[in-house]
Amino acid sequence: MNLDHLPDPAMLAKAETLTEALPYLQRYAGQTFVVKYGGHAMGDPELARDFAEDVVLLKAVGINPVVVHGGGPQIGAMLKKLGVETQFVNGLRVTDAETARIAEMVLAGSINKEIVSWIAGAGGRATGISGKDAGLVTARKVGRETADPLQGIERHVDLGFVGEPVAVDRRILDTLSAAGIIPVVAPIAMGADGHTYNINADTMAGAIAAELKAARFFLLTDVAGVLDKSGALVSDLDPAGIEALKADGTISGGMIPKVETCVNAVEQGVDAAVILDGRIPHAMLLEIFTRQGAGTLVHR
Ligand SMILES: Nc1ncnc2c1ncn2[C@@H]1O[C@H](COP(=O)(O)OP(=O)(O)O)[C@@H](O)[C@H]1O
Ligand SMILES: CC(=O)N[C@@H](CCC(=O)OP(=O)(O)O)C(=O)O
Repeated sequence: MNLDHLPDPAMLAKAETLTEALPYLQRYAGQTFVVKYGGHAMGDPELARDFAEDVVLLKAVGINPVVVHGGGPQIGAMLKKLGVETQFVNGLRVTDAETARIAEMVLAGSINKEIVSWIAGAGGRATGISGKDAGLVTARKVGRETADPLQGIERHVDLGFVGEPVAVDRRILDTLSAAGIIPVVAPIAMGADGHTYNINADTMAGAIAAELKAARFFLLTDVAGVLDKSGALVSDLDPAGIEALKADGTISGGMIPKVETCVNAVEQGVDAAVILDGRIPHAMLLEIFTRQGAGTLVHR
């Protein structure tokens, strides 16, 4: 037999990659994946393009992606420019009325439309909305107890217009997805009291993932996943393991709402939540369509 006409090994490897993806393509067609795209993960334009391509590819193979984005660093930069001081308590930004207005401007005005443009650039169709649109999310004011390190007591901190979702009306997401459109959601919502609330993007994404009973919930950030005290990746965690890492201070800052969100999501019916490194090109595709999992998987 003359084998001269065989494709070169690199081409064959590409074909193998596609066949490796086949069982995953079959398993996930028709399912909903919620993707939380963190503000730290969106800094690099090339990575942003990769991210948009991944989302468009998911849609093209019959998965319904719903993107929920953050923008903490970008809100911080705008506040600084405008000379407004800001502080965080347990990973949540204390939000007065002015900060809420600026957060809405940056999240729903600027970042949301930028992500829609990236998706359009990758050949997809997206609609950018916030939790306010079509009553997607109703928020209520968050009350936080926090430990006072000086006195060793719990005290109540008023975070201002920081909200948490109390109700999710999924109809707008279903309508958009059914029409072939990828919903892109900014973490701003209205309360029953008529106020605008700033919601941690992880929390917002988790509530939406739970309501949609998403097959997968990805949180793209700027670290490899949950790291232990020595800086090594913890690839697998259940709620008890997370409590232990929170209690001994291994998990802190912005990672707190992230892991709490994962626990809530899996306890409310999401199959699996994965904290992924958004600095890796096509991190999501590798996680979904290849045998090599990455990041930290949170399960029941
Ligand atoms: N145990 C931990 N493992 C990984 N990251 C941690 C841990 N504890 C705290 N962090 C911090 O959490 C950050 C991720 O949260 P955050 O900054 O809110 O990201 P994003 O903007 O993507 O939501 C990491 O960059 C890191 O500084
Ligand atoms: C209440 C609260 O903290 N809201 C966040 C919303 C944006 C966000 O969560 O962005 P990342 O996902 O990039 O961190 C904030 O104001 O920064």
